[in-house]
Amino acid sequence: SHGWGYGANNGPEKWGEDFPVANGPRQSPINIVPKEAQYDSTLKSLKLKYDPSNAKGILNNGHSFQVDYEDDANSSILTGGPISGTYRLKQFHFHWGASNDRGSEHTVNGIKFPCELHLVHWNTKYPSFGEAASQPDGLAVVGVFLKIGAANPRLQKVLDAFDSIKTKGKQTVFANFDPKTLLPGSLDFWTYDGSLTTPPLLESVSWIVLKEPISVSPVQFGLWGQKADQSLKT
Ligand SMILES: NS(=O)(=O)c1c(F)cccc1F
Ligand SMILES: [Zn+2]
Repeated sequence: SHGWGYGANNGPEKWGEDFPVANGPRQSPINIVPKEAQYDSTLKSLKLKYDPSNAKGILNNGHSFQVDYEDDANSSILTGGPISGTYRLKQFHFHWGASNDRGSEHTVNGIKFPCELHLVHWNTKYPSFGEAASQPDGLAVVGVFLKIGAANPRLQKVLDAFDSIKTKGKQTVFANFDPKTLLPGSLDFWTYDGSLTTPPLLESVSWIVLKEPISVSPVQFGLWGQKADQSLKT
């Protein structure tokens, strides 16, 4: 079938035809308006503990680049923040656009960043990611904005891997990587209950969007665009 994407005929405006939850009450992404956010003193600080040896591979799934992690033990986990219990890291991936004035999914005061990193975790009260993904408290995704600025050496290993997975469906080994190195200095966050931002758009995500962006240099990000099949994003 034609399958969902980001084109005129299969893009976000059409996703509701195959995925009616697109018209649901807790759809992501949203525009974050910091002045309207309420401070919640009951929220805990975020705790991320990742084991670099859990990194398995990097895949071009036709919509993004995704780095997959071993998730059969509590070795790479997220706790604290708005969630209760323990959520395991499953994968991280990126969203970007064809130009630097767009690309991120969430916006802040209506502003799009050139890229957004998502670290995807699932609630260990469920037996698997697949099971958790259909539960209202099943997933917790940490979102990190990328802005164009200083070169980011910690991203380089990921960017270098793009070379060998230029087409949809390609994957390659990606070992020994701690995604905590990608996070900004501050773990201050906004949080809300939302959904997957692409089909199947399941309303199972506790979103944890970090306030501080990380940087990527124009050269680093330029290569990104060339390496990724531009049909990935408009
Ligand atoms: N982008 S996102 O993080 O909400 C996301 C996932 F984590 C997994 C599947 C689809 C999807 F859209
Ligand atoms: Zn995502």
